[in-house]
Amino acid sequence: MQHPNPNPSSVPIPVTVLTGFLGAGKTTLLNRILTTAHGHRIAVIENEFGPVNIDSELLVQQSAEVVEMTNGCLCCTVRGDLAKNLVDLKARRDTGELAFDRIVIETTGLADPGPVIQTFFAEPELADAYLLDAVLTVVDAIHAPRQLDEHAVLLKQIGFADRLLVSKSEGVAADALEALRDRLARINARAPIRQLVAGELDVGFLLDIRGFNLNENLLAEDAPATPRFRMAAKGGSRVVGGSAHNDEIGSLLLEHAGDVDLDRIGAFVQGLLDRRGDDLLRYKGVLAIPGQPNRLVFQGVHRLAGFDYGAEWDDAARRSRIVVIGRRLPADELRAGFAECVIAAL
Ligand SMILES: Nc1nc2c(ncn2[C@@H]2O[C@H](COP(=O)(O)OP(=O)(O)OP(=O)(O)O)[C@@H](O)[C@H]2O)c(=O)[nH]1
Repeated sequence: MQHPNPNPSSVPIPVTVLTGFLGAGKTTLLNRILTTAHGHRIAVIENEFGPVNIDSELLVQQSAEVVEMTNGCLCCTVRGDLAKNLVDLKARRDTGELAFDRIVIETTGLADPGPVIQTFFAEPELADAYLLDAVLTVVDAIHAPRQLDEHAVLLKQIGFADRLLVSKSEGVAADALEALRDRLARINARAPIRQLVAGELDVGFLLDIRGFNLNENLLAEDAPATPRFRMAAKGGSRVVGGSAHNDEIGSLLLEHAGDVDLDRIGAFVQGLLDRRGDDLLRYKGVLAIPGQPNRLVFQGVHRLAGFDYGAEWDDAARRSRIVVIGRRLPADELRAGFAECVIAAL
C-alpha cells in the first residue's frame, strides 16, 4: 500500500552530484554510501554514455529508485531529461509511490558538472523542489596526475567540487600523494581533500554540506588551513611553490582587512561575471560593507549568482574576502579591480 508523504512539498530534497573522471571510483563510492547504515533513503540517477547502463547493473539495489539515463551525457544532450526525471521523481514521491529523502546523481566520467549544477538554478520548478547540496569529485590517485594534463574536463570536475575524494591511494607513494594533494588544493582551494579508505565512510563528510547555500563559511570548514593559491605573474602565470604544473583552472583569493564600497564591489563583480562568466566555475564572497552590521555574502556558478546579508560581524574583525575558482584567471587584473573597491582604514 502506498502512503502519501504527509508533507510532500514543503522541504526541498537535497541532491548530491557525484562526479570524477572515467574509472575514478564513483560507482564504488556510491555503493558504499548505499550500503552504509546512515538512515538516509537515497534515490539514484545514473548517467552513462551508450545505450546500456552498466553502472546501474553494478549498483547494489539498496536505493529507493535507480533512474537510468543513457545515450548521452547529462551535461549536454540529456540535460532536459535530467530536469524531467527530477520532476517525475518528485511527483512520485509526493503521491507516496516512492519513499526517498535525497538524491545522488552519478554523472559520466566525461561530464562537465557545470550544466548539471545550473539546471537546479535555471529551472524554477527544480529550484523550489530541490536543494543542490554539493558536488563530490572522486580523484584517482594513480591516474589523475596524467589525466589532469590531458583532460580539461577533470580540471572542471575538481574546480566545481565541494569535496575532493582521493581513491586508489593504497599503492601510491606518500610523496606522489602529497604532490597530488598540493595540485588539487591549487586548483580548488575551497574543497577539503580526503582519501577514500576501503571499509571506511564518513557520511557526515559527504552529505548535508550545503555547499551552494549563502553562508559565511568562505572556505569549507576543513579546507586546507592555509590554502595554497595559484598566483599569476605579469605576462603569464606561474604556480607558487615550484610545481611543474600550470593547470589552466586555479583558485584566487582576494582579501582586504576591512570594508569595501558596495557600489564599487557590485560593479566589480558584475563586470567579472559579464566578461569572464564562462570561465568562472565557483566563486564566493563574504564582505564587510560600511554602516552594515551584517556580512554581505554572495556566491555563484558561471553567471548565476545570489547574494544576501548573513550573520552579524559582532566582535569579529571586519574583513572582505572573495574566493574565485576559474579558468585562466587574470589574477593581476582582478587584484587591481578589487583594490579599487576597498575602503582604506582611517
Ligand atoms: N585499488 C582500488 N581500486 C578502486 C578504488 N575505487 C575503485 N576502484 C576500482 O576501480 C575500478 C573503477 O571503479 P568504478 O567505481 O566503477 O569507477 P567509476 O568512476 O564509477 O567508473 P566509470 O563509471 O566507468 O567512469 C573498479 O575496478 C573498482 O573496483 C580504490 O579506492 N582502490
